[in-house]
Amino acid sequence: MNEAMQQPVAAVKGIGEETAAALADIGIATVGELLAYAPYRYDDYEQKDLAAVRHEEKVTVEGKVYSAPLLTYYGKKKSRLSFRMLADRYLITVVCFNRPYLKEKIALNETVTVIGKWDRHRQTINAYELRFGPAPETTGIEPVYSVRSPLTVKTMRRLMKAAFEQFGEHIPDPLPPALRRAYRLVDKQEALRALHFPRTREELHQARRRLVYEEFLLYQLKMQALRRLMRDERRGVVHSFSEERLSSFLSGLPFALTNAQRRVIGEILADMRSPRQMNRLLQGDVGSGKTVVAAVALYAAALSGFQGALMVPTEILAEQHARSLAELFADTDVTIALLTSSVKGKRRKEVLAELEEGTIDIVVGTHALIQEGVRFRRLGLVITDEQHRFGVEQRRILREKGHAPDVLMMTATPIPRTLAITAFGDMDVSVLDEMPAGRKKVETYWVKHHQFARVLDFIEKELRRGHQAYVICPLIEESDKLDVQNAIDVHSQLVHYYRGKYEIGLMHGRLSADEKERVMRAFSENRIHVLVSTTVVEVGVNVPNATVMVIYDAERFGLAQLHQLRGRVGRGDAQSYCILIADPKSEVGKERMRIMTETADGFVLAEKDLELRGPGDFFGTKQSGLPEFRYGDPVHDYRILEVARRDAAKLVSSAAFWRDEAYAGLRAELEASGILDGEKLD
Ligand SMILES: Nc1ncnc2c1ncn2[C@@H]1O[C@H](COP(=O)(O)OP(=O)(O)OP(=O)(O)O)[C@@H](O)[C@H]1O
Repeated sequence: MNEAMQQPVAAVKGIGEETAAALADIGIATVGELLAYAPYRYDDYEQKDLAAVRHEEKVTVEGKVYSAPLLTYYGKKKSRLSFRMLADRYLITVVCFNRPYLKEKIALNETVTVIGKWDRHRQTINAYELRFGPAPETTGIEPVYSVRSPLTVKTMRRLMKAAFEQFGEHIPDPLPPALRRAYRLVDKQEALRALHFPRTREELHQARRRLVYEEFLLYQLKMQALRRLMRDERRGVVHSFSEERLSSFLSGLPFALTNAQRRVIGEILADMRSPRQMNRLLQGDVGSGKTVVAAVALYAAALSGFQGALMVPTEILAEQHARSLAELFADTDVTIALLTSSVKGKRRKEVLAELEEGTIDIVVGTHALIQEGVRFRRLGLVITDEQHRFGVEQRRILREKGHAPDVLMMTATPIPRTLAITAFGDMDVSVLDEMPAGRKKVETYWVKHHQFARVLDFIEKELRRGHQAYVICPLIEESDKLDVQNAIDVHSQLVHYYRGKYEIGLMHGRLSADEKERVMRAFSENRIHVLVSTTVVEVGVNVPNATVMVIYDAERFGLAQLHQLRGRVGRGDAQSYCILIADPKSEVGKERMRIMTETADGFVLAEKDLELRGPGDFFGTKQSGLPEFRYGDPVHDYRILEVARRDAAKLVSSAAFWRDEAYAGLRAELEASGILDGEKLD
């Protein structure tokens, strides 16, 4: 990064205080960050033959006005303007709603360009946009950025233009020319130009190829550098514990372990006994019983005289895990503490002091665990749950709080093994591929929105049996505020419906940590019968008495996410149900709902999810469970990831990389990431 790129966005002409603040809101503070901000899709204004356009597809059509426009009003302010247009050899109708002023401008025989939705049956375009004159020839492709108000996509396009004009020449290229040549990659300046102002699809493709490679290479360089540092640390922790006490703990569990749990526990304990540092990924489908596996490992660490840390992505989960560990360890002398950002004041001081003294054996927490001031006496084992929410850097910090502690990462996201190894570095993988006995398949139904009343009756039947239900609220893209409002609305609807009979709880991200904890506790103790929630309950929540999961607007979720949500029920012996409420318009949307009703296996769903992704979401594809990238998708761009990994390994172990000027750009990026922390690898 050079100085130009590090200037605050306000350095761009036309960006005032307000715009700068709005940009900061979406994580853009510097010129470099602005220029790196990728569109999540592109609108293609390329013209197509109407015969080839599908029903309801967006089109751009240029043609001549063939009939005088007809304007009709209905209601107070609503109007409909229509005219006939001759486009190539087709005579079609154009309709514009609520733009009466256009009437004066539309003249017979004039050339106009219409952008809108094609109604194939009526041979009509419902126009979003009407441009006078022929379609622009320069480019048919316009970037669409994800923005939050007061920013608009239009403003973003303007800002990009201004930023590029002013700073385009100063965009540094961290890739050495030799590498660029080897893969025929465009330079960085050209890549960003084409990212924001593409003239053709091919340009866009080349830009993307280049940006994805750079991104993956940097990621892999970080991983490989980190690995070398780890290898240099002489030895990992050797855990030695009493097998007898461990077995008596296992036999005291409230259930018999599955064979898969036994096998995986064996693998983990073997790693822990050995002087080699454990670096293991534990994959298990939702509800496969990962928590107890973590508990056994933590217990083994405690028996060996070490401390263990369990790090999870949300406070709700931290509290839940702390609670269930406390239950599991009730008959032992293991001490457990909770450390999240809502543990404050005196209590916090106590926990910190006890961690440092070593009187706490196991600590469960969120990001708060990796803050400064948290010190351990003998940290021997670190377990992270849903590790994708933690970056490489955060893992490094936690690791360094001990002396090369063993590391176990748990995830419920099914990731093909080879991909996991590549994406997370060379770690060992364990898989829990068996569900606890007695589990019944969650019956999944797909209903339409207008059937909601029946859904409410269905829920009531389950409530009468003493069971509980979740209702996940409509999801509004990019707007946390509206999500919360939706949850509040659905909540009051349900309160009204079940008045006097059942307790309805409400959970969303804007509640304070205390409130969340209170609601969650009430739900898990069955004092709340129906929990209305935004997707904050997505991961890990465990209330076995809940048997119904209702998901509003299910078509807006990815299959993997739906599977996660569905995994909140079916965690006990009772038959459970998942009800997807969705009116998907597209065939793919309908297919996705059907697949959910038919498939219970997370791995199968993950594969289907991939298959069903059209080329439409070009940049937007984010495969949950893998590290999040700005440009690349580790699944789609797997081959680039492989190449980048090989190149990174070669670079890190070559003297030239650490010395030559050609690599200064890459080294600077590596240093900026804080991975090396002043340490030199040579
Ligand atoms: N071998 C077993 N037999 C019966 N019940 C089990 C067994 N192992 C775990 N359970 C129970 O199954 C439920 C789910 O386990 P757990 O919460 O560990 O799942 P998980 O793998 O973490 O799932 P998720 O990813 O959905 O959080 C818990 O209520 C747990 O007590």
